Amino acid sequence: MDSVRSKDIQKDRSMDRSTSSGDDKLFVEHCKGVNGLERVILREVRGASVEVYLYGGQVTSWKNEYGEELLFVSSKATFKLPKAIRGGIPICFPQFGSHGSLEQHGFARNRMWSIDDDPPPFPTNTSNRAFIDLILKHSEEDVKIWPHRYEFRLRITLGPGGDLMLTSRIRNTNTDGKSFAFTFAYHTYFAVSDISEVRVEGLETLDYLDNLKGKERFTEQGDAITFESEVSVDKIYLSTPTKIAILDHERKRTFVLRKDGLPDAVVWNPWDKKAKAMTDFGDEEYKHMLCVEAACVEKPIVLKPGEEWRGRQEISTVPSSYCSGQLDPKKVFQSD
Ligand SMILES: O=P(O)(O)OC[C@H]1O[C@H](O)[C@H](O)[C@@H](O)[C@@H]1O
Repeated sequence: MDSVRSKDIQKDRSMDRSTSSGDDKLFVEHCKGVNGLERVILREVRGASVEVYLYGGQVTSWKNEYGEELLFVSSKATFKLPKAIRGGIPICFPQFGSHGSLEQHGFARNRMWSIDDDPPPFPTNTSNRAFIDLILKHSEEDVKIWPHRYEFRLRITLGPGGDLMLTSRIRNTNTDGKSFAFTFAYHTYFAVSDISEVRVEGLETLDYLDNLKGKERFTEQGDAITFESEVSVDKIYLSTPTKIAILDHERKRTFVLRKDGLPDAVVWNPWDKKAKAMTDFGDEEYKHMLCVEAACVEKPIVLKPGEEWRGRQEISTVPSSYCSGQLDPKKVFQSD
């Protein structure tokens, strides 16, 4: 190991130790949520907050310093096993969607995760105090449906500026010498004022698989993606840039999604018919949400025993009063 990396790790160790001090209770609170489910609340000094349920290892709330909710959670979400919580950021693992033989979106989103008290260190920004480490491991029950052993570590961090970072580290711990393959997504439900006022920038001209047309491959035409065609949208954009912007004109807010290790991006809005068919989703709620999901779907990730994969998503907001042409996600960051 080189000396820079070893210094990073030492720094991480001291930071990880500091999280158990009394002072850090201000940043990380353990409490009960809906239906008595275990919940962790991350808070930052300026007032931003994040809520995480151990059920699903799922973020269910992300609020800015003014207390405004930035993620959508359905008013009909059940918060009850075995159904995944409808909204926030469900984790799709070890399968995205129906791309495989497992249940839709795999099982990580409806398993009970644990707090990882002693995570292996990895380089992080030492000014981040509000974070939690979760872990999901294979259970004997799950081995029957997916015959592999793994450790899935998830660090959820609320940065001092209110940005939300999720880092997944998945390790193959098989002892039978077998590799495994998986697909993955951070299935983020963004809260928007009105879906017809929203544009997504960064995916134009890319190829996508259309889930509504038998996963056939098409190329996106025209400018930024908008949602006015009164039909559901369910597309997997391939080999996407690392930054995607979601502009909410009415609310004058732009979400910026940055990702690493996740080449694809899924865009989903059920629109009215599918909304009505979902029991845990209000009939009109499709107007106020948009899923843009950092994902790895087209080419599954393959891990040999002992190998680890990392996939990271960072979301932040900036006020938007931009007009077309200024919407390059890179520019949004520079002005931050
Ligand atoms: O209803 P769920 O299993 O949570 O899936 C909700 C949606 O997730 C993704 O965005 C998929 O691309 C869609 O095909 C699916 O309908």
